[in-house]
Amino acid sequence: MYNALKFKRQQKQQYQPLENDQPLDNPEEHRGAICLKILEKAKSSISSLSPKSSSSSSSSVSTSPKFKNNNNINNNQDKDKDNRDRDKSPLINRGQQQQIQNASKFKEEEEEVEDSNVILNRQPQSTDRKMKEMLMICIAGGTASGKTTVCEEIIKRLENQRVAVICLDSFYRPLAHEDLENVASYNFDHPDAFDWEYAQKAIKELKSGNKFHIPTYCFKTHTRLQETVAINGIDVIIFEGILSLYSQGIRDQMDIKIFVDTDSDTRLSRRVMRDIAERGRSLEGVLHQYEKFVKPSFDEYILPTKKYADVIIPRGADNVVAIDLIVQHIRSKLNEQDAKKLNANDKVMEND
Ligand SMILES: Nc1ncnc2c1ncn2[C@@H]1O[C@H](COP(=O)(O)OP(=O)(O)O)[C@@H](O)[C@H]1O
Ligand SMILES: O=c1ccn([C@@H]2O[C@H](COP(=O)(O)O)[C@@H](O)[C@H]2O)c(=O)[nH]1
Repeated sequence: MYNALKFKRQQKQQYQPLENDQPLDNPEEHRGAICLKILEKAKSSISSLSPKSSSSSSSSVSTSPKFKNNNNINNNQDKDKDNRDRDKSPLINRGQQQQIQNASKFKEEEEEVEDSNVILNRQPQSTDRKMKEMLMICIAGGTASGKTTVCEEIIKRLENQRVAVICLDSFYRPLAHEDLENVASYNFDHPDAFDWEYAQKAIKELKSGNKFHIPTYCFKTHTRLQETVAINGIDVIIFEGILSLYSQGIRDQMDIKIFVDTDSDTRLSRRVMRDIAERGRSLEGVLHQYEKFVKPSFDEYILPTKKYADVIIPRGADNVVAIDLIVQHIRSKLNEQDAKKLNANDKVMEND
C-alpha cells in the first residue's frame, strides 16, 4: 500500500546540507525531486488501476506540493514553457491504493483528475463545483511533531472524500543571493521566511472553490520553481506546516484548527533521526540548526499559536482517539454541507 509518510522519509536529498553537514549522497536530487519520482510511480500505479487502462477505476486523493519531485520538474523545465504551469502528479496517500481499488466507477472523475491533477474517489458534485466552499483544516505544530503523519491518518480515514494537502513549505520565500551563500545562517523557522500574502491568497481562492496553482519550493536551491500544482474540485483541504496557524488572515479561513503537541525531546530526537536518515544531515548540523533557529523560533512563534487551535492533539498520530474524533467531525461537517446543497437545489427546482 502506498504510504505518503514514506515520501517525507525519502526526501533526504531535498534539503541543502547546512554547514557541518555531510554532503548529499546524490547532489543532483533534492527534496522535490524525490517527491515527484514517487508521485510518478504513484501515478503509474493509478493509471494501471484506472478504467482507461484496466477494469478497475478512478481513485482517491490528496495532492501536496511538499511531496513534489524536482526530477520531474527538471525534466519538464526543458519542455515547452507553456506546459510548465500544468499540474504534476498528485500525492497519493498511504490509503490510496486501497482507495484506488475501491473507487472503480467514476470515469467522469478520472477525467477531472487529469484536468486538475487531483485524483478523486467520489463523484464530483456536478455543476456546483465553482460555488462550493470546501472544508479547510489547518494542522500546525513544531518540527517533527507528527503533522504529516496526522495528515496521513486523517486522509486514510476519509475514504470517500477528495482531500488535498497543502504545505506551508510551498510558500517559503526564495532566498536572496547572500542568504544562499550562507544558508547555514538562514532561519527557516522564522515567520519572515514565508510569503504570507501569497499563502493567504491561495487559501482564500481555494476556500471559495476556485482553482489555484500552488507553487513549489526547491529545498536544494531554496528557490521557488515555476512549476505549480493545480488544486480544484476538492472536498477537504489540509494546510499543514510549523507556522500554519500564525497568520490571522489564514486562520480566519479555517474551519478546523489543529495543533499537534508533541514533547520537545521527542521532537528533537525524531528530527535528529529523520534528518540524518532522510535528509542527508549530520548530527552536528541538525543540532546546530536546532539550537540556533528551530528551538528559539518554536518558543517565540510556533508554540504561541497553540492558543488558536480548536483541537490540540497530544502525542500526534499515536493519539488515535483524537484523530478518530476529528475525522468524525469532518464527516459531519461535510454532511452538513451536502445537506445544505441539496436543500438549495430543491428550492431552485421548486421555483422552476
Ligand atoms: N507517533 C509516532 N511514533 C513514532 N515516530 C513518529 C510518530 N509520528 C511521526 N514519527 C516520525 O517522526 C518524524 C517526523 O514526523 P512527521 O509526521 O514528518 O512530522 P512533521 O510533519 O511534524 O515534521 C518522521 O520520521 C516520522 O516517521
Ligand atoms: O530549506 C529548508 C526548509 C525548511 N527546513 C526545516 O524544516 C522544518 C519544517 O519542516 P517539518 O517537516 O515541519 O519538520 C523547519 O523546522 C526548518 O528548520 C530546512 O531545514 N531547510
